[in-house]
Amino acid sequence: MESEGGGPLATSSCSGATFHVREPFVLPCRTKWCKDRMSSRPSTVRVFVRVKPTPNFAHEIIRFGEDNKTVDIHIKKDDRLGVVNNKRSDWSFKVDGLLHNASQDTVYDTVAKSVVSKALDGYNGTVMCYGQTGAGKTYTITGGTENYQLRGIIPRALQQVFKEIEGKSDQSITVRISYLEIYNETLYDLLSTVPDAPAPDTQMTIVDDAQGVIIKGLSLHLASNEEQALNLLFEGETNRMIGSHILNKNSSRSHCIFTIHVESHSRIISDAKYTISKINLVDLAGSERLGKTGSEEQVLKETTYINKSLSFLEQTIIALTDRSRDHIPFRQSKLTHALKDSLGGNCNTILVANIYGEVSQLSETLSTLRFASRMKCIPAESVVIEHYDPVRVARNLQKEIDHLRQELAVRDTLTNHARVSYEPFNESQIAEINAQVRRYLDGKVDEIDILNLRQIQEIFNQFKLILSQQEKAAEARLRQKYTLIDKTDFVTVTAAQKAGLLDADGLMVGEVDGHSFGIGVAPVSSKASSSLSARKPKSRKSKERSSPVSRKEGAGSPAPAKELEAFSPSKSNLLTASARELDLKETVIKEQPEVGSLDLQPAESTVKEERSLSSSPPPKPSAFEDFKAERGSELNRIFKENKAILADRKRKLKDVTQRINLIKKEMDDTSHTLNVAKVEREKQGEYINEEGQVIIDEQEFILIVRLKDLKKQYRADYEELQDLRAEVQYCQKLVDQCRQRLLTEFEAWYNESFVIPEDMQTLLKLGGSIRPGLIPANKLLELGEDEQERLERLQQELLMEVPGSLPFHNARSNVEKKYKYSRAAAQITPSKKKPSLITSTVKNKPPSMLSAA
Ligand SMILES: Nc1ncnc2c1ncn2[C@@H]1O[C@H](COP(=O)(O)OP(=O)(O)OP(=O)(O)O)[C@@H](O)[C@H]1O
Repeated sequence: MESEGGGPLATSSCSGATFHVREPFVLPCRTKWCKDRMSSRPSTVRVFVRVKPTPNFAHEIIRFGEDNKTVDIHIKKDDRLGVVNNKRSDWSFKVDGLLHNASQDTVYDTVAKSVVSKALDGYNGTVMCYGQTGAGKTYTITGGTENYQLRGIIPRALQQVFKEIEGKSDQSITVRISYLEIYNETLYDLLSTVPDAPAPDTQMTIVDDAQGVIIKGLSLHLASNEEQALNLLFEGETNRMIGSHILNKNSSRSHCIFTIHVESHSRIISDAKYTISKINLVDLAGSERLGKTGSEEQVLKETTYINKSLSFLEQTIIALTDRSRDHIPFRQSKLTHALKDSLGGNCNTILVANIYGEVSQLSETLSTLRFASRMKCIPAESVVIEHYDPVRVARNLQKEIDHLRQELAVRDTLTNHARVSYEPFNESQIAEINAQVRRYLDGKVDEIDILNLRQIQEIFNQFKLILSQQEKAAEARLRQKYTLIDKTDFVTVTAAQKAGLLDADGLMVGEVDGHSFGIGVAPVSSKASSSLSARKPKSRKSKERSSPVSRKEGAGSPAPAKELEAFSPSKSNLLTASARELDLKETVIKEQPEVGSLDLQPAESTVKEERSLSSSPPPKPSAFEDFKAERGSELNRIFKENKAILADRKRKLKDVTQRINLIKKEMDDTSHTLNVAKVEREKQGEYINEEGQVIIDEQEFILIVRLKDLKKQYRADYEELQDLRAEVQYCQKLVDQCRQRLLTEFEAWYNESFVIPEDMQTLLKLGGSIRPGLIPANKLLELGEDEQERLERLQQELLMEVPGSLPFHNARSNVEKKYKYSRAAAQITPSKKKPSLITSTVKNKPPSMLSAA
C-alpha cells in the first residue's frame, strides 16, 4: 500500500495483529516486546471495532477487509483534514473482529459471552467501550432501554450469569452488583439510593488489595436472580449523571463501571476452596477532543476531566505495552486506578472501539483506532485465584483428626494398647510428668514408662524446662556469690587484668585453659571465713578417694587496695564486686563441657604453682577420673553402655540408608529401561489382543515385576529407616541426659568432698538423708558468710539503688538471714529412702496419671 506522500508503509504487529502505518507514525508500544510475546503466543486484550450505522458512511475513505478483521483508511489529498499529517494518508488497523451492521445479539455473542462464561469459572473479565461521544458506547454496553431486542451487554450478561448458575448444581454461586461512576475525578455510587446502601455522601477510595483493586465505600448488592440484578441496573441508570452536549444530548460525560461480583463455593462439603471473580462492564466517556465540542463552561470542565482521564488511560496503556517500564502509573487517575485489575494482567479484557464512520468524524475515528491498536498489545492472561474457606478447612482438618484417631484406636486394640490416650495433656497431667521427671532426676524412680509419642515429647519438654530452671538458678547463685566477667568485654577484662583478677591470657583464677571443658577453683584467701581457712586436710571419704586428692587451702594473693579502688561502683559495679570477692578469695569459673567427651583433661600451667598449696581442693580433671572409677562408676558404665547403643543404632541407620539408596538407584534404572522398552514397543507397533489389551514381551514383563518388588522393598526399608531415625534421636537424648547426670553427680561429690566446710557437713549430716554435696556449695557457704562480708555485699547492691535506704536494707537482710537459717534447719529432716543414682535407661512402667487416662 502506497501513500500519497510515497513513503513506505511501516508494519507493526502484536499478538497476531498487524497494523500498517506510514512513517513517521510509529506506535510507541511493542516492537521488541510484541515480537517476544508473539513467539510464546500469550493472550492479550482482544479488540473489536463496532461501527455506528449512518447513511453518510465514508465508503471512499473507510474500508473493511474481507477477513472482517482489518480497517483500512485511505484519505485522498483533497479529503485531508487539517489535523492529519500531510505525509500520512493510509492506515491499516488489524483487530480481532469487526462489528459492522451487527445486531446487539451478535455483538454480545462475539464480544461478551465467553468472558461471562469464564467469569463463572473464576476468571476476571472486562468489556469496555471506547470511542467518541455518540459513537454508540452506551448503546453497546447498556443498550436501548425501550426495546428488549435492543438491550445491550449488561442486561444480557446478567441473563447469562443466572442461566449458567442454574446449570451449575454442584456450586453455590453468589452474585453481587456494584455500579460506579467517575465524574470529574470524583467517585459516585450509582446504587447509593438502594435501601441498605451506605449513605450517599460516604467517602469512597480506591485501594489496592492482595486480591485486587477494591473501592472502599462502594455499595455491593446481593442479587438472587436476574430480575433483582436488572432492578439494580435500572436504578443505577436513573442515577447516572447526564450532561448536555451539542453532539448528543443524551450522551454521558462520565465513566461508568457496572460490576458483577461472582463468588463460587463448591457444594461438596469437603471442598474448602472457593473462587471470587469480577465482570467489569465499562462505558467510558466520549473520547473526542476539546475543540470539537464547542462546549460551554460546565461541559468544558467535564471535557477537560474526561480528556485528562482518557489521556492517562492512554499513558497507562503505553506503559503497559512497554516491557522496559517497571512502574505503571495506574494511580494517576481514578479511572486507571479503578481499572487496574482489568488492564494489569489477570483479566480477560475486551475492548470495543466504537467508531462513527462519517467524514466529519474521521480524525476521531483514527484516534479511536490507534487507541484500540495499543490496547491490543496489552497482555491479558487471566488465572483463577482460589481462596480457602477457613471454616471449612478447620472442619476438614477436624474430620481428618477424628479419622486418624479412629485408625489409632483400631491399631491399639489390635496390638493390646487400648488404654493409651492420645488427647493433648491437660495442666495437671503435665504437672504430673514434671514431677515424674524430677523424681527420676532425683533418683527416686528408676524408670519412666513410655506410652506414646506425645508423652515422650512432654517428658523431653519437662527435662528441658527443669534443666533451664536449674541453669538459671545456678547462674543466679553464682552471680550472687561471684562476679562473672564477659570475656568479650575488653575494657572490663583489661581492668580486671590490671587489678590482678585475670592473668594475661584472660583467665580467671582457677580457670582451666586450652580445653572445651574447664573446671577450676580459686584459692581460698587468708581472709576467708575461719571455718574455711582453719580447715586441715582430712581423711573423710577416703574410701571414695583412692588417689591422694585432698582438700587444700588456697593462698592467692589479694589485689592491692589501690587497684581495687579502680573498681568503684561508678566505674564498674561488677568489677567492684570482683574486688570484694577477691577479698573472699574464692572464685569459681565453670564452662560447659564439649558434648562428645567427658574426659576432663588436666590443665597445664593454668592451676598455678603458688595457688596449688597443699590445702587446695584437687584439680577437677583428676578428681573426675577418681569419681568415674568409684562413686560414679555405675553411672559411667550406663553412660558408656548408652553411648555404645547409640553408636550401634547410628551404624544401622547408615546401613539402611545405603541400602535404600541402592534400591532407589535400581528402581530408577529399571524405570528407565522400562520406558525405553515401551517407546520401542510403541514405535514398532503394539500387539493388542481381542480384549483390547496390549501384549508385552517377557523381558518387559520381568522388568515390571522387578520394579514392583523393588518398590515394595523400598517402602519396607524406608519404614525401617524412619524407625531407626526416631531410635537414634531417642538414644542421643538418653546419652545427653546421662552425661548431664554424671556431671551433676560429680559436682555434688566434689563439693561434698572438697569444698563444703566440715562444720556444715556435720550440720547437714544431722539431718540424715541429705547429701551435702547435692546442695550447691556456694549456697551452703553463704550460710557461713560473716556479718562483715554480708554487709559489704549489701552495700554494693545498695549503691546501685538508693544510697539512703541502707538502714532499711540492713534490717531486711537480718530478717532474711534468720529466715534462711530456720528454713535450712527445717529441711534437715530424716528420710526413709536413700536417694540413688540412675541405674537404667527408660523402661516400660506407666506414669500414674497416664494409666488413669
Ligand atoms: N449500532 C447502533 N445501532 C443503532 N443505533 C445506535 C448504534 N450506536 C449508537 N446508536 C445510537 O446513537 C446514539 C448515541 O449512542 P450512545 O449514546 O450509545 O453514544 P455514546 O458513545 O454512549 O455517547 P456518550 O459518549 O455521550 O456516552 C443513541 O441514540 C443510540 O441509540
